[in-house]
Amino acid sequence: MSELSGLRIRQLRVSFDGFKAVDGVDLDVQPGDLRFLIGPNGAGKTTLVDAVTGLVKAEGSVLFGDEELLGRSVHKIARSGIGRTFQTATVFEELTVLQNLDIAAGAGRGMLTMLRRRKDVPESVARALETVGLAELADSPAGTLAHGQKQWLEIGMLLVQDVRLLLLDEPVAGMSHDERQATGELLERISEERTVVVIEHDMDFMRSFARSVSVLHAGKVLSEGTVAEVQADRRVQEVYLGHAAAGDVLDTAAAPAAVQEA
Ligand SMILES: Nc1ncnc2c1ncn2[C@@H]1O[C@H](COP(=O)(O)OP(=O)(O)OP(=O)(O)O)[C@@H](O)[C@H]1O
Repeated sequence: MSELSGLRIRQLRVSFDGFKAVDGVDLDVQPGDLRFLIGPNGAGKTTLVDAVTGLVKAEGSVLFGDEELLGRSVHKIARSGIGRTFQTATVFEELTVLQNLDIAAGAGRGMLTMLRRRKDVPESVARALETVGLAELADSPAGTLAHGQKQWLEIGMLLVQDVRLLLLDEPVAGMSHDERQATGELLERISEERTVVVIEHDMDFMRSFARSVSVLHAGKVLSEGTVAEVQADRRVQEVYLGHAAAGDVLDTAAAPAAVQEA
């Protein structure tokens, strides 16, 4: 496994026809962190991840380790060890779990090598199957997997590419309680060896698994810290007032304790 790297974002700006979707964001994610990015709809969370992964043009600086990502192509950024998932899993439904992983693992090698290796399961693939808990379903078509399992397969496809920074967009949307729990535990395991950033609206999930949290609002970082710290932050409470998640964020017990600590 390659060494852990962190993310250092400075004065990140993304505009769409003059509208500032990301408006001067500074963000530090420590190596091996499990950082949650929260914020109301339209806060700029997805656009920020789009900027880090090269999908939108941005100004400022995004350092992963000591490599500047801004200005690089999507492919070059992916080759730097950065991978993301989208809200809808993008797996090949007709292919088996194993084939999906093998293709992902082969992204960087020639077709001939892949064909030669087809009989053995590459070690990275075997490890990813175990990590995401799909070893027993290795020969099942991906299309037959449950919703949560497809998300895990997609995460597995990033692991076999030896992604060192995973950016996940609402990984537990639509999952059952048990699937959420399993996903949270998976992210905890993954972040032992990689840096993980999760965009999330599910506040219960965030509270259970975030090691640190950044709250975005109107393209800016509104608040940052532990779960207790951001929950106790009045600006966060104000932003969430009037939103469906207000009751969730304005959580009960943690907030007063965090205020006293602060
Ligand atoms: N391609 C685009 N063209 C124009 N405006 C865009 C584009 N992409 C995003 N926006 C706008 O930028 C703002 C930030 O959007 P973004 O999707 O990053 O928010 P978000 O925090 O991820 O929201 P959500 O939680 O709803 O996914 C929104 O006002 C959105 O309408």
